[in-house]
Amino acid sequence: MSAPSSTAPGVSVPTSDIDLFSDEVLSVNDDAVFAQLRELGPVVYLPANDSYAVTRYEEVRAALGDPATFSSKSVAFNPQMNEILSGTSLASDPPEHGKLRAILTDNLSPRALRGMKDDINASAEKLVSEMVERGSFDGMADMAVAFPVSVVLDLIGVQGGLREKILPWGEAAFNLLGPLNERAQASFPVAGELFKWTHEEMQGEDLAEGSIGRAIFEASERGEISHESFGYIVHQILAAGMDTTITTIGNALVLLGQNPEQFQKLREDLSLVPSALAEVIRLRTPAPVFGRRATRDVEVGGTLIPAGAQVALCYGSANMDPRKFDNPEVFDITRNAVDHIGFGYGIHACAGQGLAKLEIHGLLSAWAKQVASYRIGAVVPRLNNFTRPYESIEVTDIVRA
Ligand code: HEM
Repeated sequence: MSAPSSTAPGVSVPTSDIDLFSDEVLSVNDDAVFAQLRELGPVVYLPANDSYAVTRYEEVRAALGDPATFSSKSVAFNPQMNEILSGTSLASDPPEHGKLRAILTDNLSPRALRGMKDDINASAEKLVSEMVERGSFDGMADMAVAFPVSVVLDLIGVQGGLREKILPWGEAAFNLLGPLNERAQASFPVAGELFKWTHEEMQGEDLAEGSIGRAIFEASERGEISHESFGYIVHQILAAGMDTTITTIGNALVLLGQNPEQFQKLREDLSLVPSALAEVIRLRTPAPVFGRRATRDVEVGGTLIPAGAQVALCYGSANMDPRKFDNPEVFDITRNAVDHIGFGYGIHACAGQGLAKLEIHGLLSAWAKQVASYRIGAVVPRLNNFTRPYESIEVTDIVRA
């Protein structure tokens, strides 16, 4: 780690040689890296990423509340991807952002999703009961991936065929939000397939009657939204919604398995399910860093970020900031960390969090009802530029409730 340096007369900014997207950083699913950055200062310059990392809770949240200064046109850490994403709510600023987001939220609102709740809960119960019957399974392939893939395919109304594609597509979409390292370069062709499918190959008429995908297609047929928007919405559900949810389910299984006393608390009081999910997302933030560009010189926590600079908002670090959360490294499902920023905050706060919660609440409830205890064996990380998933999780010794 290097000594503090200076970017503007009289204003010093600490620097660090940490590369947020290196194998070394991505393979440690703990807070050590962010703790170092937080202690250096609320803003740390990272030459390896040519970015100003914002590390502490208050400062990250304040930046998210000021989209005029922190533009999302640089949400990714490479210009090509920012260009590709320019028609999405994720990578746009007001006033375009409001219009693009409204189309999405109409279709992902609690009202729009209400009809899916019973089916999602029934699928969760069924999947959990199959896993209990087996006695051991791979927590990633058999649960964390299998469950959201089937829910999202039903949501969009895709009938058969795509199951194997969805994981690599979602993974590639998140790799490409990072800088153009090898992981991102290798992901271009795979992400291109997803874009081709959503924008050229997917036929609205083929989507199941009554699905949200079909409803969005019909809105495009009536001219309420453009055909291009239809493609983008499905694209965002598949790209933004998969690896994040998959990562979170894996993290929930591991944290509850490694903290049996917390799992017992959950079993005794299922009303803790939402608080348990918030705690999992706080402690193991699934997508810990998002980009922004400073539109003007701005002082953050006493440090100048110059106009035009790439900014790295570290949600994963903010969620572990001891200035905000007492004993942040402790997994406590009763903490009710509703003000974590693992879903972001402000105008870009996750548009799919209603769906994510529906899925994961259903799964955690089913798991806590049907399982008395279980063990976590080997966990193998899967490296992604933007998400922190596992490749596999050994779940063993399941005792039926
Ligand atoms: C546990 C699961 C999830 C997590 C942790 C998560 C996290 C996030 C975060 C942190 C942001 C803010 C990005 C920013 O500040 O630039 C975001 C935005 C977004 N998410 Fe999620 N997400 C999850 C699931 C989903 C799902 C299931 C969907 C879709 C069905 C989805 C769709 C979106 C979209 C469209 C945006 C962009 C919103 C905007 O810019 O207005 N997400 N998500």
